[in-house]
Amino acid sequence: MSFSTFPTFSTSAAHPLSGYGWDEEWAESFSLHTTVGLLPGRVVRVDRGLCSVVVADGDAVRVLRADMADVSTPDPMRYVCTGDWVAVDEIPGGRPAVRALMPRRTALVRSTNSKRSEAQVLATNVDQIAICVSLASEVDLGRIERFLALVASSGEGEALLGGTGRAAAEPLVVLTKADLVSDAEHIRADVEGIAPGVTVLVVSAETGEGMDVLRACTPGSTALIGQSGAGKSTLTNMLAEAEVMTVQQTRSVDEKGRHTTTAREMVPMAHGGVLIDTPGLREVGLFGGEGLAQAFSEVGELAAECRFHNCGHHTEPGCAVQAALEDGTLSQRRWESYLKLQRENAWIASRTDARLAAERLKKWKSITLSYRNSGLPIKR
Ligand SMILES: Nc1nc2c(ncn2[C@@H]2O[C@H](COP(=O)(O)OP(=O)(O)OP(=O)(O)O)[C@@H](O)[C@H]2O)c(=O)[nH]1
Ligand SMILES: [Zn+2]
Repeated sequence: MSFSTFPTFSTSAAHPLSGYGWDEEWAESFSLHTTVGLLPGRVVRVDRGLCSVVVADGDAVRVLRADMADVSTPDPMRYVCTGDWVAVDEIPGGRPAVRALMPRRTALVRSTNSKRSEAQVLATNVDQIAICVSLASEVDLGRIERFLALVASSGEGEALLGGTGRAAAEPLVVLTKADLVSDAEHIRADVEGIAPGVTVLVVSAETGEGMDVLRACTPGSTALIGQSGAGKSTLTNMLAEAEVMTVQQTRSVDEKGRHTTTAREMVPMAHGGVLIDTPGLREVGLFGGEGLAQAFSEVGELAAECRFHNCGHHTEPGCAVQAALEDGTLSQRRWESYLKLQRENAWIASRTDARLAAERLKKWKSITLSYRNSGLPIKR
């Protein structure tokens, strides 16, 4: 199934996919695939075992529904995700097939609350990740810190599929529904206090406040994350402007009876670039990585000033962390939040390690078994 009506970005000189993030680097990584006739494309949604992939079509773009059997894997880190670049084989008379999944530049991954240590990739190849937080209810700073750590980990880890693992996506905090509160600036200051170096915006879809700044802060590819009801879909519609109709048309033709809550969808923004709207996240477990250190960079800076490099920051003499807690430069809340996330991270890492160790053992057993069957000597 294909759509010739899918919106395109009409800068005549540019590649038709440039609005979707296509650049020289992608062109280069696709060169082998394109020489054998595969189409480069970006995944705009994944559902019911198929993915919708936007590909170039002359000067415009169209969306293919492609089969993913060739790249299917039991590893959740390698599941095709909205935002992925893929090489598609357009089979005459048949369903297009994804033949390759390209290494990712960034991947937003959370741990899921299953018995095994499993991860879920939420969005890939995004330049910015906007953490949406509603001002309508009390702002939970700890939750924002957790989201920030998650975003800071988006440039590292297995989910990049051997990607270069360069910079993480840039975090943004978007405080929504400003029209419902009178002290938005006050809350913004509090949030800035826990988000060193991060842009914190105050917006309202109702009054349009802050929307221009949001547009300016979201060039390229942006993912929206946050709790259900944070106003992500509303922001998506506003940023998509005239394209919203097209998105809804696409929905009505393509996705009858789908479960909206589980889908992640990429939509083009009116001012250029694309947005990935993710469903509301109730749990946002960290998935290891260095993100925590980055989200709490000032804690790391303090720890570096402790007299002992292996300082436990409890009662050691010359502990800069304790000193900062005493004089109020570091708030107790912030410190406890850091410790809590650190414990959580360590626990996830241990689960992951245990699982990896078990998998290695299993693999080793099967290798040993095949050696036995082959009659070759087994070295112990
Ligand atoms: N007053 C006010 N209400 C808003 C604003 N933005 C969104 N809302 C309302 O907040 C509710 C939730 O907005 P959504 O955009 O559906 O929130 P969401 O984050 O996409 O929620 P999920 O799709 O469940 O993840 C809706 O009733 C919106 O109309 C705003 O700026 N001001
Ligand atoms: Zn210390």
